[in-house]
Amino acid sequence: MGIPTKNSRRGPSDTDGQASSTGAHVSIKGVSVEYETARSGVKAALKDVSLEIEAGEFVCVVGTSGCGKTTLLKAIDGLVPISSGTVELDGKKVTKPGKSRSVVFQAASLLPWRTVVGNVRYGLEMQGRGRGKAKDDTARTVESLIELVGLKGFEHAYPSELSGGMQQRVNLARALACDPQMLLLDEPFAALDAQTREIMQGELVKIWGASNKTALFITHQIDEAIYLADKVVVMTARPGRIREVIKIDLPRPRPLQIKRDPEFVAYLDQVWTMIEEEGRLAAMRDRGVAQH
Ligand SMILES: Nc1ncnc2c1ncn2[C@@H]1O[C@H](COP(=O)(O)OP(=O)(O)OP(=O)(O)O)[C@@H](O)[C@H]1O
Repeated sequence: MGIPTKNSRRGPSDTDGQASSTGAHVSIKGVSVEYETARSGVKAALKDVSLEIEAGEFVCVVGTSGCGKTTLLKAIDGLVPISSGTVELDGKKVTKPGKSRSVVFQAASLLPWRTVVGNVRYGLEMQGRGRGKAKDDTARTVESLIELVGLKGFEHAYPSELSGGMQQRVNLARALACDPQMLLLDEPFAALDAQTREIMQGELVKIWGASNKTALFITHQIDEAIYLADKVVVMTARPGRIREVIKIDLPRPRPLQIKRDPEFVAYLDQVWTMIEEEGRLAAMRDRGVAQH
């Protein structure tokens, strides 16, 4: 699928002109991951997963609990050893975590003794930036990211003074500060209340649209997946395989009210039906009734 340019599909960006890495093309071919524990021996978490993610694309991954969504994210980040297959970013094989990817987890994991600015700067400092000649550039980057995530005015607040949604905004800004080609987001809004979550979904799409990054977003919330994604990947129950990749043909920008449109509801039904079926198959398999 060709990725439309920022202006053709995502709407205007308030950060046009800001230099940033473009999104990476991700090629996942026949990836399997196994875990070994003393209690249960070797267990397959992912089996023969193949998926192409275009540069700048927003992909959401859904599936029953324990089907291997986080494992897939970790495989793309190079955080888990792959037993077979390959993950490539722009043709380069991933073997370990690297600067081209930033991960945002459910818990904001901010440093409590650092302000918003200090937390956003942290990733840059870890890369040895923010000192010497680069200091001014870093300060500008941090300032514009804080503005991008809607936290202007809170630069000197500490995490304990921020709401959960605001903390996740800082987390996002921190992930973006390293200017990765890809954002890996593992249920980043799961701990937020329903209303804040909806607001953050809208904000994330704007931030993504302005940043050119490729995004992989894991969620249990089907409406969230459809609202955010260019395509939704539905996984089978464990061991996770790709059951279906559904292209979400809804225009952007997407107002939150789009969730009430018949087309949106039809996507919801389609994905729900698959997940329910996977849940049933997994339950039957666990009872030894079916092989899956
Ligand atoms: N470090 C580990 N050691 C052993 N088994 C693991 C490990 N991490 C995950 N697993 C197992 O691998 C399978 C996939 O786990 P994973 O966390 O990827 O699933 P998930 O789809 O993200 O789950 P959830 O939706 O509940 O967050 C599960 O059966 C889990 O118990």
